[in-house]
Amino acid sequence: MHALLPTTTTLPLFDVAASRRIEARALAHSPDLMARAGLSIAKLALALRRDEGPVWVACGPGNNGGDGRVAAQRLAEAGIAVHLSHSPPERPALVIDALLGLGLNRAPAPELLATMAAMQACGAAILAVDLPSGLLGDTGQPAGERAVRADHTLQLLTLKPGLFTGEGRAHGGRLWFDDLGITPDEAASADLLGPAAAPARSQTSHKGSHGQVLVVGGAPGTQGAARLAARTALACGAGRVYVDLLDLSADEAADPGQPELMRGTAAELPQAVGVIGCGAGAAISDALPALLQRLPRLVIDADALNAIAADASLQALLCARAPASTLLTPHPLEAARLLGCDTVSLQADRLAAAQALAERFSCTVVLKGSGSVIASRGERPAICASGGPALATAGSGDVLAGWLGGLWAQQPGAPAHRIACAGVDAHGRAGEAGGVRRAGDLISQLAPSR
Ligand SMILES: NC(=O)C1=CN([C@@H]2O[C@H](COP(=O)(O)OP(=O)(O)OC[C@H]3O[C@@H](n4cnc5c(N)ncnc54)[C@H](O)[C@@H]3O)[C@@H](O)[C@H]2O)[C@@H](O)CC1
Repeated sequence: MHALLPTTTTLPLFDVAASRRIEARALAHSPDLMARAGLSIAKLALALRRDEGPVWVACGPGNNGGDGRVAAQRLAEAGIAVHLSHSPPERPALVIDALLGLGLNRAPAPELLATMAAMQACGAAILAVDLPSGLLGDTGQPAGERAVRADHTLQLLTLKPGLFTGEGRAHGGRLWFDDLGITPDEAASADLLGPAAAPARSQTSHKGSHGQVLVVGGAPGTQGAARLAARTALACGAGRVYVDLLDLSADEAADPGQPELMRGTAAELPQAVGVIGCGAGAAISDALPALLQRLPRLVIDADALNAIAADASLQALLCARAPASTLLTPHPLEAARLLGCDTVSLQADRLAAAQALAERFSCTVVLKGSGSVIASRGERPAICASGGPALATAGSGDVLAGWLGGLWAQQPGAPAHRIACAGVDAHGRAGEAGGVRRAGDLISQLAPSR
């Protein structure tokens, strides 16, 4: 058993159906899985309990509850006061939530909700067994009106995707893992991203070796967004970075504060990676047909996504692009517009929504938000384990788009999916901070991670 994040490698995630298959096969040769699970929970509980008070263990009707009962027995054998009940003891030192795990299949009834509320109100830290009760392991959404907000979750046997995206990240607390000595014997359902290697820079390279990025966007009043993207592509190591700011007069500098940036257009730079849409406003619509047809690799963000969502002919041009050549970076509202649904239903299953978008437009999709999801046709989806609320600030999406463009310029042969995984993870790690990380500071934080 070990703490999980941050992870230094990409880890396999298994959805509920896959976890059940793995468990069923493992039980054939290792019938003591529940004993192992209970012991692991007891060990973690011993380390986490805050004082000599009783450990409150609330067990449900299935094997999740079984794990809890074994843990209670182990704790009692170790001389710890244990309170096995659905109602709280006086001043518990820790709560073990073993009400519901993988088997959650409906909204919890009022009695269970009352126990969950009592856990939350009792003042002690909550250790959830496998999954916080009421939280769906595949999507990270509560099945009913509430799920337990745990301080710690010990995942057992497999890592479940729902703990890493959407509401799951707010419910799991600190994540721990025990594989119970079992190596999964089937392919993962999704990847939990670890860091990727930075693009190589040879001793003999020159600026022409590291590609070109063209940022198109920045309507009057929102030029900062495009400039943030361009500055980030430069910091990422792209050889040359150009900006095409909508409505900027011909004699103005690309970015007065960043002399390395140049003016350019798609017609002049047919091999550049296009980063299009940042701060673009509605004016991007007119430029989009040429951009979609002309540039071999595109990162499409913000207002360019909104324009495509509203125009079937732009959607047709998007679908006609070469495979693995286009990367969309929508936040949930933009993604909902593209899919023609509302954000609540989109957020209810972020993995499925990202995959649906990738299939519909034959693109790689980065569905941003807590636990960004990366999906592409024919690829295993990935979830970003890094990042946090410090990134919830203006400009951080522009920085991501610029970083993706910068990475892609330096790796022209890489498919969009690989670029997306590498870039999103780096962006998340750079954004792990208390408080807020301003977009400008995020760029300098990203640069050393190259
Ligand atoms: N079988 C084993 O040896 C192992 C089991 N493990 C544990 O077993 C869990 C899965 O066990 P189960 O498949 O029994 O599933 P659960 O224990 O999560 O729940 C299943 C039971 O809860 C009921 N239920 C589902 N939703 C409900 C709701 N909203 N309100 C009230 N009751 C509800 C179901 O009807 C069923 O009786 C894992 O999460 C994990 O904790 C793991 O430790 C691995 C080893």
